Amino acid sequence: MSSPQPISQLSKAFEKTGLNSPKNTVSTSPTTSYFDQYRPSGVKQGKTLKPFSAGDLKILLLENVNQTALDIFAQQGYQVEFLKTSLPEDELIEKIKDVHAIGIRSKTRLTENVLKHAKNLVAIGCFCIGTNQVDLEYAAKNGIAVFNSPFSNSRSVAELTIAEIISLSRELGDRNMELHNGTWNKKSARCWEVRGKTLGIVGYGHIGSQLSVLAEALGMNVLYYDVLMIMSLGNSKQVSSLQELLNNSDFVTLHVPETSDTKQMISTPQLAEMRDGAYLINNSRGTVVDLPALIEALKIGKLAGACIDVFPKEPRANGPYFNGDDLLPFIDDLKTLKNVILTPHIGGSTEEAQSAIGIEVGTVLTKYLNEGASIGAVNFPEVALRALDLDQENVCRILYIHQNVPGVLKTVNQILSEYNIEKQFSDSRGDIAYLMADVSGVNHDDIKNLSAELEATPFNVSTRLLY
Ligand SMILES: NC(=O)C1=CN([C@@H]2O[C@H](COP(=O)(O)OP(=O)(O)OC[C@H]3O[C@@H](n4cnc5c(N)ncnc54)[C@H](O)[C@@H]3O)[C@@H](O)[C@H]2O)C=CC1
Ligand SMILES: O=C(O)CCC(=O)C(=O)O
Repeated sequence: MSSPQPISQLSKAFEKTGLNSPKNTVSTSPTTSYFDQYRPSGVKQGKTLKPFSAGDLKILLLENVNQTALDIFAQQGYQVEFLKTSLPEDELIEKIKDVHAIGIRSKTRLTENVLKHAKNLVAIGCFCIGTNQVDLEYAAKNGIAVFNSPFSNSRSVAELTIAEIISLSRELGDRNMELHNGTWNKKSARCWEVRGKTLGIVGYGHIGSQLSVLAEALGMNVLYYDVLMIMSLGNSKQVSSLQELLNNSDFVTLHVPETSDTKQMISTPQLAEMRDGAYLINNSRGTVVDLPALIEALKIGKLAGACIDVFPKEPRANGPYFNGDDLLPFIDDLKTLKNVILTPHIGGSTEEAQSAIGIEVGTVLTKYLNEGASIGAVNFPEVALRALDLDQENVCRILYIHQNVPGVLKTVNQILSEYNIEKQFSDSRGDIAYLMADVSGVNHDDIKNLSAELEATPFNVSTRLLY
């Protein structure tokens, strides 16, 4: 046998393959080149728009948002405050008062109580998939657009889930822990191959469907349950009820959003429907599983193991947690159980995912702040006009967020009728509508008047003029 390669050479090999270099990594769609194509060049070279000159814009970034987003905001000249953790409510209220945009991940709760203090806030960027941490309706009603990254970390979650399926099946967590603690325990009883076993996926969206393909490549049979009829990939089969999925799966994995319907969707009755000796994986949201019921099912041996990445409450920052900590409820019980793998909400935590999310959400926030384009907003009408050219003089862009009631366009177009409307587009979503219009032939006084007149309309939620 040849002698082992020195570590220094191994790390060089890693650099070459690009494994530790975010720039060279293979990313999920949309790719880095996609972003390079669409990213701030258009924004940067466009006309500088006010009343926010870029340097006046304040952005608060919490929860260690990726450097790629910081780079985008720095390129724009925005004032950025960056914190690695989320904030307790009172500190958040203080900080949110004068920022124009905030970037968060899954832990920062932007409730009505917090948002009502955010007098200058026009946009929220969730640097993740889930948006359940934001009061989306309150935000929309107050003219605050919310953006997320709908699929940049899906692959990372799917890959982690595959690792967990095999780990549960081989009791990998326990064997690892035993050896770390000085015990050699070579055993094969109740350890299985995953080939030929059935994986039940609850929620066949971006993550669930990606996982389906990976699981089939391992030789697993895949069933899935979703509230929507979704085209099956490969040989997977959609079942018509959650019960059917639970009755027929060796592994059940959850990939649904947090909604009132998914709250505690796996509790005692559902656990009872699972096969004896089956496994449960929750990488979705902590509220989806009734943890005391799961603990009971594991204790009595109904289930042979579980992986939990998400908890009903989670600590704000990395570091030690206390036994019986409120922020990790039921952790003391979970820790004592066999074949239970606990992870600190890392489903989407890879270099590739975080870098792609930073670029994606950083770009859409910049587009919205600088140009008013709301494409990708999750709570808000999606409207865009092409950027104003640098050589266009005396042009003003109107961003008018208003109540979705009859008569608004008549009133607005009466106000605009003295000017040449170069282009105009509007759309509505629920109670809120958003109109973008570029008008030409306006001077400084016209702009002031337009702003005052639009703000004075009874339908006005928020008016921004960019010029
Ligand atoms: N652990 C982690 O770090 C991460 C967790 N997540 C969580 O995973 C969730 C799913 O992510 P994606 O697949 O991207 O979302 P998605 O929106 O693409 O798919 C969710 C699917 O669940 C289905 N669904 C909704 N309610 C349902 C119900 N009551 N019963 C059955 N199906 C239902 C939807 O129709 C949809 O097909 C996110 O909402 C987020 O909460 C996402 C990324 C990372
Ligand atoms: O990485 C994070 O902070 C949150 C990941 C997540 O749960 C999501 O994207 O919804």
